[in-house]
Amino acid sequence: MPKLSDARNRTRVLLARPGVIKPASARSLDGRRTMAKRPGVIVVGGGLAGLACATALLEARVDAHVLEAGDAPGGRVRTDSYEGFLLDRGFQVYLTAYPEGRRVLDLKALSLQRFIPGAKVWRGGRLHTLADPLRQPVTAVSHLFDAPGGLADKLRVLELRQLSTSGELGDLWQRPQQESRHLLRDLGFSEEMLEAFFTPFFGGIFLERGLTTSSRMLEFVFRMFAKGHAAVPAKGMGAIPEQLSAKLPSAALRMRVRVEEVWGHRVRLPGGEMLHADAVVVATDPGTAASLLVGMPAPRMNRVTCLYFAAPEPPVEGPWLTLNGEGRGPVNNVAVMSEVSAAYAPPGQALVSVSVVDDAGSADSLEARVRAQLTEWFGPAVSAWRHLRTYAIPEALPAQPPSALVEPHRPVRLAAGLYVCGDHRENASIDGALASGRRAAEAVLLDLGR
Ligand SMILES: Cc1cc2nc3c(=O)[nH]c(=O)nc-3n(C[C@H](O)[C@H](O)[C@H](O)COP(=O)(O)OP(=O)(O)OC[C@H]3O[C@@H](n4cnc5c(N)ncnc54)[C@H](O)[C@@H]3O)c2cc1C
Repeated sequence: MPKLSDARNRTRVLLARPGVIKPASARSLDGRRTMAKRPGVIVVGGGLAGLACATALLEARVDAHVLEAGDAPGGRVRTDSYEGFLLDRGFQVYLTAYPEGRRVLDLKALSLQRFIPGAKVWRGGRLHTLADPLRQPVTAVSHLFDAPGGLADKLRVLELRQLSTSGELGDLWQRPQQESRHLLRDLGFSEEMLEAFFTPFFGGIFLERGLTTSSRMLEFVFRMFAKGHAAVPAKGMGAIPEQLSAKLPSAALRMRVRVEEVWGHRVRLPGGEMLHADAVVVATDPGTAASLLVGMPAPRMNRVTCLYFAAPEPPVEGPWLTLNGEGRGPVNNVAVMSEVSAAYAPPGQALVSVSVVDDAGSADSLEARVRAQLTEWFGPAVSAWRHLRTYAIPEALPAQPPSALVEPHRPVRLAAGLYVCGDHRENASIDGALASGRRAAEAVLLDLGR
């Protein structure tokens, strides 16, 4: 079997005229004739990027076939049904202002259930309410001097909102960038506001609590919160990939197929089966993309652990995000998912989702440490909570320090006939994954002369 680097060299030789796809031969890598099918375009990976790519190709009447290693599409966005509860594989939210989501998803059909704008913050032995002053003026004013950060910090939030919502979205990705913590300090936010709000809030989104993620990402996310809502589909985040995959004919989606090698227009499956295509789009997670494609960097990945508990009563009433504003203990944020959408829990029970980011403690004792911390917040009722499942996700999100976003929309066309998409090509979000898939489809269509 030739090495992949040899394969890439051969691929370049095959590409006689840049920009024009030469038909792949119907021979296998070892030169023998195979029963290879020619499915048009092969998309490796059925996460949001791969599904967005395949649906865009099909809309342009180009045959696309998705090969997915898992037992269902969705990749990092999936929901498990467990004892009548809906467990997203890690706490995630959809931001209704996502521009690509608005283009490709039927948001109405997802029946999005919103969180309240703002947050509850645990600090100094009690829960404070931090309301969005523009969306919830009454709550915001009534809690003005109660919430962490003084009046000056509240005014700076308005300044940050003004900064992140001004101008075109495309311009935002070209702005000077620095680590988010430096932008927040330059804007004059107090250390109290950083510790009590920004660290747990953006820590739960970027999945790192140092706020070292690019300020472009912070401005993008803040803009999305300012222009829309955080929400989940009524029946769980998995409804998003389900909606996209339902657009594909069933024969276009093959599950439990792990592609082992990509060789120009061909892919090798376990057992040596070869598939030939006019084009191949690698839409895997970033680490797998780096192993399949020569020269593709493997970004550092941020991790998160999500614990689910069944509670007889919701510890917080209403669709609030609750943040750890004290900077100690394993818990970063808590959400009572059944308060956001009733379908997340069976009648009479509440589903509590707890996210742990950057935890230095032992994984074995995590549940006990989480319970101890939440007992401080919510009292002895926590002892009656039943642990349902823990999802430890070591490769949840590509890290996005400023260096990663120097080029905000990274190339998706590697050569004529070979493309790549995924959140690592755009920004680490549902919207970034969807946009990268659409861009890859556009590049394929251009090369195919469509
Ligand atoms: C816990 C968590 C919380 C998050 N929170 C948010 C949030 O609140 N808001 C937000 O916008 N984003 C969030 N994200 C990020 C968002 O989910 C991802 O950016 C996005 O889903 C990535 O999609 P993708 O298609 O690029 O990659 P993936 O979802 O990783 O899809 C890649 C697919 O390729 C398949 N695959 C891998 N190798 C092979 C192979 N060899 N052959 C065939 N198939 C293969 C995988 O099985 C997978 O299905 C979160 C992510 C996680 C994990």
